[in-house]
Amino acid sequence: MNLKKGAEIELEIEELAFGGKGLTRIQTEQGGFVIFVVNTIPGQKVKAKVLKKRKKHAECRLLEVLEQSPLEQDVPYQKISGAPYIQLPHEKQIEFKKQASLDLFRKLGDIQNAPELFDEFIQSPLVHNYRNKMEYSFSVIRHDIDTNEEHDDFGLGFKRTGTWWKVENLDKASGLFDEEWENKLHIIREYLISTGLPAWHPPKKEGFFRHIVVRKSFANNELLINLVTSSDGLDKFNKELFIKKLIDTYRDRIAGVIHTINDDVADRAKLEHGPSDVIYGKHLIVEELLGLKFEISMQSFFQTNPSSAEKLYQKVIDYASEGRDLNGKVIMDLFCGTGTIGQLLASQLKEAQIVGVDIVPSAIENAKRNAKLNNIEGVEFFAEDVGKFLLNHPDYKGKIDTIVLDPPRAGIAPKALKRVIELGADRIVYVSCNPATQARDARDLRNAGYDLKKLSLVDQFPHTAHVESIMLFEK
Ligand SMILES: C[S@@+](CC[C@H](N)C(=O)[O-])C[C@H]1O[C@@H](n2cnc3c(N)ncnc32)[C@H](O)[C@@H]1O
Repeated sequence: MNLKKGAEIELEIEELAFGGKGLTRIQTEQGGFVIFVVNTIPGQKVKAKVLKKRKKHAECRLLEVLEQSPLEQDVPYQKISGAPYIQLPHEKQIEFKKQASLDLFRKLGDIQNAPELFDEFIQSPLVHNYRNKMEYSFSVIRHDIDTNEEHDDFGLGFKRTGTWWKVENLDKASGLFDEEWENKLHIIREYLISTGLPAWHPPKKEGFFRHIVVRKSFANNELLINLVTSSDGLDKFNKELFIKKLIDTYRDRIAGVIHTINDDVADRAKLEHGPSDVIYGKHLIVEELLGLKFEISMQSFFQTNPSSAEKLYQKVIDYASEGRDLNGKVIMDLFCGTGTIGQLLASQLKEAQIVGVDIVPSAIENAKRNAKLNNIEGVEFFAEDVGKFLLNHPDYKGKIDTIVLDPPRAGIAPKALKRVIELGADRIVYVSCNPATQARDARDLRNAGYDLKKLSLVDQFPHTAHVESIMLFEK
């Protein structure tokens, strides 16, 4: 088999490794070789492209599933690249995720007793349609999923697996986001086609319609819509008619419509980059978690699966408080985003004092507003890099009882983790959306004298390779 970079190969997937990678072992003249293909399932026959070849393994990108796995079941949803496991029974997904995470903790974190420390796998209350945010792309290069052909016309949906330029129209619900919105998205697409304005051309970096981003409030059953276009053709776009079409289609579920003009053609340009106007209704929606209200704007970070986030947050509070009295104690919520964990801690532990830190100023503004909205006292929020904040506030050393850490996927920078350790807290509750970086940081915490007491996994992202993990450490 030719395993040179760029080669296209056909394989049958044998096992699942962490991070949604299916793997297969082959024999070559140079000995055994492991091949990884992202987003594949054991039993599938696939076509893949070699991205990297190393001494003993190769990393590949999935091009096409040639034959389904016997494990897969038919589902009433349109298959999209963002839900690679939707056809795998949910119990199987959980079994694979648990196995892969515990293996990873053993290998990367040297946590040999991970299975004994395992507390529970918290299931998502909603297995389908659980997301509260979805991003759709436009492209003039449309891939037809029925005929497997490419057309130059107008696509609105998700990028085809393995491509950044082709879009597959979303014609029915994907099983991840609001069903009514997705089942009727074709009506909005047909309307936008009728305007005569072109969809974006990703390779040429020109065109008008670029993205639609939608946020949903489960508490109020509302949708906040963000249409992102370029400015090329703006004078021909009738915003009022677009709003009317949305309201005719989705009625009073439309809470607000925002129009962003994004002329940035950089490869990694952020979708919503550029001046934004609220062209209808409100600029934010309100979500409720464990009895508290949270205002969420288009850009704020908010857990994508709110019903499961309630369970995640409750576990964090339980780990922080079980077996001890936190009244009068100082708790730090580091990487706090819009301050959800800190506020929930403050609402359940009335006498505790909470200090939240996040690098994004608008998230901290939201955190402060939300604390006011919920009449929560005893919380303070700071907009700063966690490492710098701890360097600039040496006075907190020795005064913090419990620290909650919820860093981004990359984990905690070594210098910042060192400063966290220097605080000398009795307990650390570490929440992570990337068990690989959590395993690395757990090794440093254990070397610094923190014992890992228990760990839980949370099924925040059914049908994807992702899982959330919570670890409780004690000094
Ligand atoms: C996974 S989110 C956690 C959000 C929050 N705990 C929640 O549940 O909504 C990670 C957060 O880390 C923040 N962040 C990333 N790098 C940071 C840094 N160096 N210092 C402080 N905050 C940072 C991001 O802005 C983001 O809000």
